Amino acid sequence: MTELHKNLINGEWVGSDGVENINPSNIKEVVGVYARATAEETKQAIAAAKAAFPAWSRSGILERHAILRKTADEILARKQELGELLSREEGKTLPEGIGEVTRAGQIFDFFAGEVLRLAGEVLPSVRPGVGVEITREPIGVIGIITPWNFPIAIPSWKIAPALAYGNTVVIKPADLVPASTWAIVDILVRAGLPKGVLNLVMGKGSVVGQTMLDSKDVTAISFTGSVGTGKRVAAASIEHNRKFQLEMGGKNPTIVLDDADLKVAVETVAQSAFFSTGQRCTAASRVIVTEGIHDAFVEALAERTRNLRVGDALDKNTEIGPVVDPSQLKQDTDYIEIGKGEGAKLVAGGDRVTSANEGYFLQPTLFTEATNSMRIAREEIFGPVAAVIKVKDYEEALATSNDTEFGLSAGIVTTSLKHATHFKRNSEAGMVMVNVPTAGVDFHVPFGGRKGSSYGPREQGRYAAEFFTVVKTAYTAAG
Ligand SMILES: NC(=O)C1=CN([C@@H]2O[C@H](COP(=O)(O)OP(=O)(O)OC[C@H]3O[C@@H](n4cnc5c(N)ncnc54)[C@H](OP(=O)(O)O)[C@@H]3O)[C@@H](O)[C@H]2O)C=CC1
Ligand SMILES: O=C(O)CCC(=O)C(=O)O
Repeated sequence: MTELHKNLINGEWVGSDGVENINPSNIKEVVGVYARATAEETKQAIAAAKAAFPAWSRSGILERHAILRKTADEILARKQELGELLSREEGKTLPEGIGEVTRAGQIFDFFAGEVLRLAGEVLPSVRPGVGVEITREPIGVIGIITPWNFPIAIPSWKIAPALAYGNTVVIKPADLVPASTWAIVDILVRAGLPKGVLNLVMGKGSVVGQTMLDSKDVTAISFTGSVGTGKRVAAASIEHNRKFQLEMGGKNPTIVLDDADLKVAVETVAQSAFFSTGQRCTAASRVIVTEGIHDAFVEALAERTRNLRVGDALDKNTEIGPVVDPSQLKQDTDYIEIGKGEGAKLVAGGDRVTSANEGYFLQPTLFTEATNSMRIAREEIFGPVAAVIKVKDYEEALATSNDTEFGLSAGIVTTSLKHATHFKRNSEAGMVMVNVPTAGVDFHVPFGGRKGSSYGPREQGRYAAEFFTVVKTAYTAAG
């Protein structure tokens, strides 16, 4: 009998039955069995977080620092084991899985440090004899709703600042990938977190997530996922006058200019488009190439794409793991058909890869002769599918890159300082990359987009304080 991994509500592990978490590389393998919370249990979790807030918000900074520090240490010490777990539940290759776990450990370490760096401001008032203090206070109960594509990094970069700044938390991980979040919650509890401060409610968005959206006791929601669900979070949050933060889709461009180093261009685009099976909101799915380098670049990229080794996430030869589940696989293959139907030319991939274990494998797929008005260039696919768009010069490349409703990440490959500088200034994306992939960001600097990609303050680094705290201005007369 496989052990049931339970929900954590008010310091107790609860739940009597659960669902199997299936390995997308090998659908015969059950990664574990995880409880699904009911709406009633979700309400209990919210009530527990509310009750725990007064004491936790006033807890000493050394207590918070020590818990986050201990959590970081255990995550980093167990990175191989947790990386394997992550790769088995989500399908990332093992180096990608271990890399993501390492990032989670570094995030907890960073926010353990931030607890000790909490600061305010003291200003003179315009009224003589009056002083003004500006402080940051915790907000209350933070509802955290996370997607399946970064099962440990995204929960970590929301939980760590929420707790560091003195908030209590109710987290609902994606139903497809509960194992990694369960593991970090278990570590945090054993690191000494008081009961009720962090509550884990695994289960379906339509039940658990919706109950969080409908609760007046959830003071703020931090969400990453699709545009559609993001809009529901926004509407419900406005209804409850609650603070919210959304990280949603992308249709990220990478520009390749005539003066680019061809090898750097091919590797940067291959990594941006196909690594992590293209399942990153920061993945580049539009490759905008100026005409002088176009043919040589397309030939080299098509060859690199065909040679990428697709396979079991734990196989050391694998470069591209499986798609996460059948529904995402259908979305990817539907878009490949749409691309063909729109008249783009398929130059690499396009087919499923069969395996004895019936994993959800798909060849990395490259289209050329695409235009920016095609659906494959406008809509987020979220799989290993990229389209090359040929343009005349840098000016057309910049205009094409900005011609999208999204604005998360954007890249350029060039040896021209002039064009790199101009692009950094004029790209309409929240994150701009020069000669580095659009995906794979640092843990200590702000993360987020513009236009339809994001809403609210940035995540990560010191900028996380903007969302997870509220500013108070206090006036005191000297007397
Ligand atoms: N920007 C990004 O990082 C991501 C973007 N996406 C995009 O979204 C597409 C669909 O992915 P999907 O995982 O279904 O994205 P969703 O937006 O549906 O899922 C994100 C999270 O929201 C939850 N959720 C779903 N419905 C509700 C609701 N009514 N109230 C509250 N929470 C809810 C989900 O729960 P549950 O797990 O039960 O569905 C999950 O935890 C992808 O193909 C991709 O295009 C997806 C993941 C990440
Ligand atoms: O590219 C990264 O490192 C982060 C991507 C991400 O957060 C996402 O895809 O949701």
